[in-house]
Parts: sequence; C-alpha cells; structure tokens
Amino acid sequence: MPDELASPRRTAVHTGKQQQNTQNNNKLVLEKPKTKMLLNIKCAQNVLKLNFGKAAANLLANRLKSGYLTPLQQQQTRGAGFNYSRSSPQISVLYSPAAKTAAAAATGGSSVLRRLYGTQKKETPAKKSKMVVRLNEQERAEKLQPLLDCGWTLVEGRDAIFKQYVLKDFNQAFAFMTGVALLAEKINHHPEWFNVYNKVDVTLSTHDVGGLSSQDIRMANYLETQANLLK
Ligand SMILES: C[C@H](O)[C@H](O)[C@H]1CNC2=NC(N)=NC(=O)C2=N1
Repeated sequence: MPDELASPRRTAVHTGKQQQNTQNNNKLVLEKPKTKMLLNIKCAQNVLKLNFGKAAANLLANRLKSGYLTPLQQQQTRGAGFNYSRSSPQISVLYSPAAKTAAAAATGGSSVLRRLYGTQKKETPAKKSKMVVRLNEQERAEKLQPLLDCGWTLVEGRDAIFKQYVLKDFNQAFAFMTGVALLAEKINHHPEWFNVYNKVDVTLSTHDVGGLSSQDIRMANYLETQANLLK
C-alpha cells in the first residue's frame, strides 16, 4: 500500500469500503464528503472499474498513463479531479459524486473512447482452462528428459523434480524468485522453494494431479530461462 495511502482517512476512502457507498439502481452513490486521495494506476483502475465499468476504466487509465487525452477529455477528466502528470505514476482522484459524474462523462462509456481510439473491443471468448493431467511416458521422454539433462533431478518417493539454483548473491536470488513468482501467479502454478542467501532450492510438482504435469515443465523451462538471463 503506497505510503500516501497509509493515513486512516485515506485508507478508509482508498479501500472504498461498501459502507461508504450505497448501491442505488446500480449507481454508486457516494456518501462521503469530498475526499482527495492519491491512487496509483492500478488502484485508479479498480476505483474506475467499480464506478464506470472495466473497459472504460482500462481505457481511461491507459490514456492517463500514456498521458494522451483529447483536449475535450483533458477538460472533462480535469473536471473529474483527475490530475495526471507523466512524471509521477499516480492519478489524484477527487472522489465525489460530481467527480464521478464528470469522470463518467470523460470516459463517455467505453464506446466513446473506443470510437475515438478505434479500438473496437472484441469480446474474446473466455479461454477454456486446459485440463491438467499427469505427464505420460512419451511426454516424459520428450519434455522431462531435457530438464534432467540440465541439472534437474527426480525427487525420491514423489513424482516431482528438483533443482538447486546458485545465483550471484541474495539480491540476484530474490530477483530470480520475483520473476518466477509473476509467472506462477499468471499460470496459477506455484513452485515449492527454499531460499538461503544466493541459493534457491526448487521442487516442482502439480498438487492437483499428484504428480508432474505440463505446468511443471513450463515452470521449469521458465526457471531455466530466468536463471540464464541472470548469469
Ligand atoms: C486453487 C488453485 O488454483 C490451485 O491450488 C493451484 C494453485 N497452484 C498450484 N501449484 C502447484 N504446484 N500445483 C497445483 O496443483 C496448484 N494448483
């Protein structure tokens, strides 16, 4: 949580707790008096999403991030209390009913922004999450063997693989883990790992299927890539 949001006044407003707002015909009616709060882009998008819908929020936040708004939109968003300078990655949002109305006008509903920027949002069909199953013999020969050839080992008594990465120092080890953590969250597949100073012990297995799956192969290959980048 950025420091500037730490103070109780802003924290309450920042978290946008439902008790401050009452749903009224799907409109968000703010009960709190005007309160100024600083949001980073991500928070601003969440706030905007809550008020103006995801597409408009993303488009407006992206435009604010890129610093490009049409003069009309600059005027509208300023009216909404959006003050954005490209130097600092924060938008100050005047959080009030008037601001909400003006900001809604600024987003004009995402169709206006889409028309302006020609980005017709195509509804992408929801990606079916691929069923994760254990690797078969052929996959083990084709995909697991290369990993075993570069230092991964099979874990005794488990259908899992292990490798110890030795990095330059703790910072590099932590950077390594941070990069992997981002992928883990993205693909919803998490390593079992242990870090002491510059060493990172990694064990991979897919708990949901009780053994190795394509997710582990993907994660292992990513770990190899990340480690090689840091060499
Ligand atoms: C509920 C959640 O999606 C599942 O628990 C995910 C999370 N991350 C995971 N990580 C790993 N390594 N194996 C899993 O089966 C797994 N499942």
